[in-house]
Amino acid sequence: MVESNTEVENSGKCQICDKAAKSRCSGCVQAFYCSVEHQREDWKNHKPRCVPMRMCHDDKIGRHFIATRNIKPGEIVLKEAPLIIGPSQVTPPVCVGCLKEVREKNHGACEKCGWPVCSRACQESPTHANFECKLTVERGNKIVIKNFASPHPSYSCLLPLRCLLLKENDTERWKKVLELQSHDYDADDLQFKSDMERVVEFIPRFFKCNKWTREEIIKINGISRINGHELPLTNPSCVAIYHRASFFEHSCRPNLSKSFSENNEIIFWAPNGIKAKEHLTISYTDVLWETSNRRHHLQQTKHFECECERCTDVTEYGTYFSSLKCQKCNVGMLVPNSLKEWSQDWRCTDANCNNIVTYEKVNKFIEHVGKDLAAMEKENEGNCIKFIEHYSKWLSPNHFYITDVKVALSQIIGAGINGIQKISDERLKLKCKICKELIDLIEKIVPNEARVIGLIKFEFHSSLAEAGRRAMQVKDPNCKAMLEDSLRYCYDSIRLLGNEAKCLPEGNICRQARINASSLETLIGGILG
Ligand SMILES: C[S@@+](CC[C@H](N)C(=O)[O-])C[C@H]1O[C@@H](n2cnc3c(N)ncnc32)[C@H](O)[C@@H]1O
Repeated sequence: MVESNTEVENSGKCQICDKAAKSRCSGCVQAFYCSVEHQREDWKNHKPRCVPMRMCHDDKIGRHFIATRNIKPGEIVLKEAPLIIGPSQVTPPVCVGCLKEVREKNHGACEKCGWPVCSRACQESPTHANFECKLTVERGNKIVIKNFASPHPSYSCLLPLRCLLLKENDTERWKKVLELQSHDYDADDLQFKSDMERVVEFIPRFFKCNKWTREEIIKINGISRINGHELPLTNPSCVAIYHRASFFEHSCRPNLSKSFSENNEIIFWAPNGIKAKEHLTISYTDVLWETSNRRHHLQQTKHFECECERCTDVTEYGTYFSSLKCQKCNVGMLVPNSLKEWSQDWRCTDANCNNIVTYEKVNKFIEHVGKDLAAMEKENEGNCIKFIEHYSKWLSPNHFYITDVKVALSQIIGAGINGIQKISDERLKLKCKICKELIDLIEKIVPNEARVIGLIKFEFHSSLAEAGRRAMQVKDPNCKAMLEDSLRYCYDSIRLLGNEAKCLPEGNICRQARINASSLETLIGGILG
């Protein structure tokens, strides 16, 4: 249902008997009932649809969700199974059953159609057997895939093809796919040319069929590009399309966090709670990229110009995440006048400095740093420290390249089994300092980026715990406070990573955090005793 106003109505029709009703479900505030009995009677039917949000429409962003009531911190707003799942458009060959990597040496091919599979169960999995397998058999020749080392062009068509095949396989799901937004192609666009060749022209030619019109294939290809979510549960990652999850709008400072369950469900939840009537937002891009990178990525992949609150604040909440230091006064930061003037001259923020630098110069420097970083081995602690020391002369202290390297450092200092116990006091202090700075910064820019904040809080907790243990050994009276601090960060990382699938590194860290929390509780209890 699409509605054009954002106000919650005061009355409606009872879900059971259609009579005028004023009471409604307190969860979603959308389903009306004339009596408690009718609400009880409807609960089984209503439960899967009950969400604390309603869909609204806006000329600029299209359909989007608004909170119908206050959402509590940690509350799950939506958990949904995919409509369809398939390989990424650019991927080396993967098993078409489980979508996991296959290697040249150990791969098998489906006996019926030739697509790579890793087991009989995968060959018989319904998402393969009822989809591309059937169509390849109808074509009359098996597919032959020999190159397993690099992206394979035939895979580009699989996700749109699986969507198209829903038309005959599952009309309910097909209708839901058709409700999703596609996009208009620009004929000069490189993406358009590649999609034409690899999907729109490839499907009827390769499968020797005319089940779908050209417009239909273009539309479905657009739908899979605009609405596909990268699923990190396989290596390489695959893509899933969901129904209701497709209507969340984007913000570079979203109020929802995204997680995935083991069985590919998408979970949107509110780490910090949300007030009634607020727009519910997610991020379609990497929120730890700088403004021009994020906006370019959104333009290229989702075809819109982001003008969210974060993009319009050129200081990014006073963090200067995309800024350079002014080399003239060494006090202020260089920023553009406004988002609209991003590609014009950048000025110093210090009122006493009149320094102006052309965007061309700014951009050239940023590109140079980016190339340097891309060529650097980020797993090497020394390299990271040298990078920060060197580029801190020009980049703002919170610049996203500095932040990127600090995130790497927060993970590598003291990594490995018992690694944290072997590092010097000095390196332990450095790890604590980096973690604390990162937490403060990321919570300011993207307070709902639960995955990254949760991982850094885990690292901080383990450093504080080690510092506490060292303090205990020398009978430092501060040791208890350090361990209690560590436990608080440990609880926080459990809260932030608690929705992550157990098979993901984040899920594993959450499991470890639970074990650590229990050991810390015992240790602190021992000190108290
Ligand atoms: C996954 S869809 C979201 C649902 C879509 N609004 C609809 O009506 O189906 C993504 C598309 O929504 C629009 N959109 C989402 N967030 C936006 C934003 N912050 N600003 C402008 N357009 C946005 C863009 O057209 C984008 O390509």
